[in-house]
Formats: sequence, structure tokens, C-alpha cells
Amino acid sequence: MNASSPTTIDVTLGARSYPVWIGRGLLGDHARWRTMLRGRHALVVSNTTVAPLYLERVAQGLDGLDWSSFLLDDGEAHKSFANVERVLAALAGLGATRDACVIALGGGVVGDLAGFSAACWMRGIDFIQMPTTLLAMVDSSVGGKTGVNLPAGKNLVGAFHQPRAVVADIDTLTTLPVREYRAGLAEVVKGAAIGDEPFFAWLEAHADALAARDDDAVAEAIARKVRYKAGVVARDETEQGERALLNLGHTFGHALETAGRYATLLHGEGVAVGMLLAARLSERLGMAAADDTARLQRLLEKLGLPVAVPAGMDAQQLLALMRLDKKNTAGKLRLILWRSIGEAEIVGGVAEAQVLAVLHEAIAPR
Ligand SMILES: NC(=O)c1ccc[n+]([C@@H]2O[C@H](COP(=O)([O-])OP(=O)(O)OC[C@H]3O[C@@H](n4cnc5c(N)ncnc54)[C@H](O)[C@@H]3O)[C@@H](O)[C@H]2O)c1
Ligand SMILES: O=C(O)C(=O)C[C@@H](O)[C@H](O)[C@H](O)COP(=O)(O)O
Ligand SMILES: [Zn+2]
Repeated sequence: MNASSPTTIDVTLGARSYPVWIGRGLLGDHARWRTMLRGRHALVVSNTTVAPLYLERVAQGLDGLDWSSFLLDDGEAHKSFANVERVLAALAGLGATRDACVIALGGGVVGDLAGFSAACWMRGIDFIQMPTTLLAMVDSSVGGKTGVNLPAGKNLVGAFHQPRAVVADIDTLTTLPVREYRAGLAEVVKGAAIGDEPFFAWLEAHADALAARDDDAVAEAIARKVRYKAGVVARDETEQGERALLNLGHTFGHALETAGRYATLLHGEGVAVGMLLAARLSERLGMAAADDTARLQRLLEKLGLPVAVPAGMDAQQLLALMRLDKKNTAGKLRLILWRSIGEAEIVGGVAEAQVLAVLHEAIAPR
């Protein structure tokens, strides 16, 4: 895999189809992504950690355009409505017209917020995802879910707004801290756990290589996960059905992230713990076998991911946060559970008592 021959995976959505390019040196491959910019204006949204590392590489490709950058402070807490307003003010300052393009350079926080800002400006302009975390490459940059958090919960405000292209330059992963890298692996495991048992078995077989950040294993894991997600999104762009499966572990995980005020668990870490809680709930409801839970836990541990609810969390508070999850209907919890590895399903009307039992057990195990 190199700059001249990246892996290309198309997200097929008719006239709004777009390529996901995965390879080395892609931020500097200006000829490739510059063709995606239609107008005269571009706003690069990044953050104070990523911009010093990679903004210059992107800036060289914007020569001749009216462009500027807007940098967020680092962290999930900055995926906020207030920052959307600031990005929109930056677009206004640039004089951005409807053919302008927002470029999201960073992890999922930058991508979600920049994408939502692009969806709002003049009722929707182009944006390009340039993911620089593993999590953003395998998940958040693909599929067009954009949005921000509210104090009441994660991603409560947002829009489906697809990017024009995704430029995943895997060279950027060399500077990614190990904890962030591992958090990205959780979303890879999730894809396999939902609907691809052979991929799950491949992850088990390559867990040591992935934990050691072996280049070939990482590149293959990225491509396999993106191919899987692109297929789901193409079949169900706005989550009327199948796409909800991509939320495995998220009802619990989002509650854990929010309860910790984004200072305790990273998103991917919340998903790791959340998947395990979903597996235990599946077991409790008689849907799945304990062996599958154990297999999931072993893989997460091998990849260096947390598997326990952090100390000090309260089951009732977590349940209250779960009640605001977007999948719920008619005041009832709707969760993604599984029958076995690779066979997840949407389960409505889950009794709160069962969820609480799983939470209590996890918080104070016997
Ligand atoms: N839209 C979706 O479909 C979707 C999917 C999954 C997650 N998400 C969202 O994505 C967010 C999590 O994304 P994330 O895990 O990328 O977190 P993040 O955006 O906070 O990035 C993680 C950390 O890595 C730093 N960083 C980024 N790239 C770097 C690099 N190359 N080198 C060094 N440091 C780098 C960032 O500054 C940050 O400190 C959450 O808000 C989550 O809700 C959205
Ligand atoms: O793309 C999707 O669909 C997902 O659910 C991917 C998730 O990994 C991601 O965290 C997403 O942001 C969650 O969305 P939400 O609808 O639960 O807010
Ligand atoms: Zn996620």
C-alpha cells in the first residue's frame, strides 16, 4: 500500500457515493483529493494537537484557494454546540459560498463537529474527512453521522451528512498515542462482533500483531472494517434498520462516557466495556452463550482494552443516561444484543430490571 496505489473502498449512495482512500502519504497526495473541492473556499477544521503535526501537509494542497483553519481545543468535551457556532463564524469570516468545502483533519471529535458544521452552513456544503486516528479511519469518517454532544448526553444533536471523500493517511498513525490506538481497535472488534465471525476469528489470530501495531495487520484491519461499514451504510444510510447494529455496546458505552464526563473513558474504551455488558445482558436474557462472552472478553484484553466499569459509577445514573439513547422508542429501551459472535440483533422493550442487574453485577461483582 503506498500513495500511488491506496486501497479504495466506495460507499455506494447513488449520486452521493464517495471513495474512502486508505494508504500511505495520502495527505500529501494533493492531486488526488484536491479534485474533490468544487469552489474557491475551504475551511480546515482541526485541533491544537493535530494541526501542528499535519496541517502544513494539507495546506500545501490548498494553494490558490481562499482558505483558513479553525482549531478546536483537544478533547471530547469540545464536541459542543458552542464550537459549531465558532466554526460557522469562521465560514462567515471566510466569505464561504455554497460551493465551499470543510476539511476535517483529526479524530472523530473533529470529524463529527466539522461534518455537522458543514451540514448546517447554508443548509449543507461539501466536506472531506481526513481522519488521523485509528478510530476515525475505521468508523467515524465513514457513513455520514455528524453531530455534537449536549450536557444531557452523547451525540444528541446531529445530522446525516455524507462526506465527498475520506482520505485516510495511515502514516498519521505513527504519532497516535497507544491508548488512542487501542480505543480504535474496539470499533474494529465491534464490526466483527456484529456480523462477521470470520473477521472476529482473524482478529483473534492477529491480536498479538495488532497489539504490537504491525503495519500489515493494521492496514488489513482498517480495510476490512471500512468495507464492512460501507456495506451497512449503503444498505441503510439513515438507520431505519440494519445500521443500528453498528451501535453494539454504545447504549452502555455512551452512558459510561457521559457519566465520567469524558475524562474517564475514551469513546472506544466505553464501547469495549459496553460490548461486554451487552454480551452479558444477551446471556442473561437467554439469547447467547457464556462462551461467546468469554471469547469477546479475551480478545478485548489481548488488545489492551478495558473490560470493567470504572470505579465510582452508579447503576441508576447509568440507566437514566441510557433512557436518552436515540434508539429507544415509546419510552422503552432498545439495545443491540447478540445471539453469537457475528450475529447481533436489535432488541426492543428490554426490561430495565435486567439492565440494572447487569450493571449492578459489573459495578460490584460477586
Ligand atoms: N460519526 C460516527 O459514525 C462516529 C463513529 C465512532 C465514533 N464517533 C465519535 O468519535 C469521537 C472519538 O473519536 P477519536 O477516538 O478519534 O477521538 P479524538 O477525536 O478525541 O482523538 C483522539 C486523540 O488523539 C489525538 N490525535 C488525533 N490524531 C492524532 C495523530 N495522528 N497523532 C497524535 N495525536 C492524534 C487527538 O488530538 C485526541 O487527543 C467520539 O466523539 C465519538 O462519539 C463518531
Ligand atoms: O455509524 C454508525 O451508525 C454508528 O453507530 C457508529 C458508532 O461507532 C458511532 O459511535 C456513532 O457516532 C454512534 O452514533 P449514535 O447514533 O449512537 O449517536
Ligand atoms: Zn462508536
